[in-house]
Amino acid sequence: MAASAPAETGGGGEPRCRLYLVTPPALEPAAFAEQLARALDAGDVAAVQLRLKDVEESALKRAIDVLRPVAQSRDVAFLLNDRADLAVQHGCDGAHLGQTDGDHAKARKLLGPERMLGITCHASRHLAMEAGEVGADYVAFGAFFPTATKVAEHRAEPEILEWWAEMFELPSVAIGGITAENCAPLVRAGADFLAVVGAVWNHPEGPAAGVRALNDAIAAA
Ligand SMILES: Cc1ncc(COP(=O)(O)OP(=O)(O)O)c(N)n1
Ligand SMILES: Cc1nc(C(=O)O)sc1CCOP(=O)(O)O
Ligand SMILES: [Mg+2]
Repeated sequence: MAASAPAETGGGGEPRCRLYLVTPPALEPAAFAEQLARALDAGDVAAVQLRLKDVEESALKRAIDVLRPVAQSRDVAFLLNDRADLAVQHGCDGAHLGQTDGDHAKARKLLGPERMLGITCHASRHLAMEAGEVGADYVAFGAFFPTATKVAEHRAEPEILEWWAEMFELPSVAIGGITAENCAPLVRAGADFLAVVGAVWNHPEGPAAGVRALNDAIAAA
């Protein structure tokens, strides 16, 4: 999902599972830009999603303008949560939309072929197939584990990743409570990306250590 870098491969030449960092729901852009740079410089990251909740649109735009170059200058795709319109207007590489974040077909059209659309599918095969039909660039399943980042009303099992990988080429993203300690079954089940918040931004030794630990766990899975 990187803006231009090729997907890295595992030992067998298969594209391997990669990290997808989602920001904390509240942040101060200038200070967070330093954290983000440290995280991205610590190891392979395919994408960053700016996910701010309960902020004014002006604050969201400022956060995009400060954080987008940090990711894109490193060839890491920068996606915006919830707002396909602002993603287009502010030079993002795509948008991530949930099931209540507006019309997915309209968003697909707005984003055009060059920007990515990711769609939340919870634990539903039906929603994932609908997302594929509407032209999503990835389907996101979750939550796989208990998470402190948000109230997650759906619980997914690794089998849905296995099923998806067997049936479809479209990449899958696993999200929800994922850590270096628990991610191996998701990697082995065929997740193309692991999306994480707490395991990186709340890592006791800092975000760089969080990225390193997750990439080590992916490699060992
Ligand atoms: C990669 C990824 N997967 C799922 C989500 C959740 O999106 P959504 O259901 O719209 O919930 P909010 O993030 O808007 O609270 C996500 N953001 N990213
Ligand atoms: C934003 C989000 N969406 C989820 C879903 O299940 O769709 S779980 C989640 C929170 C992910 O944060 P953490 O890595 O800290 O658990
Ligand atoms: Mg949403």
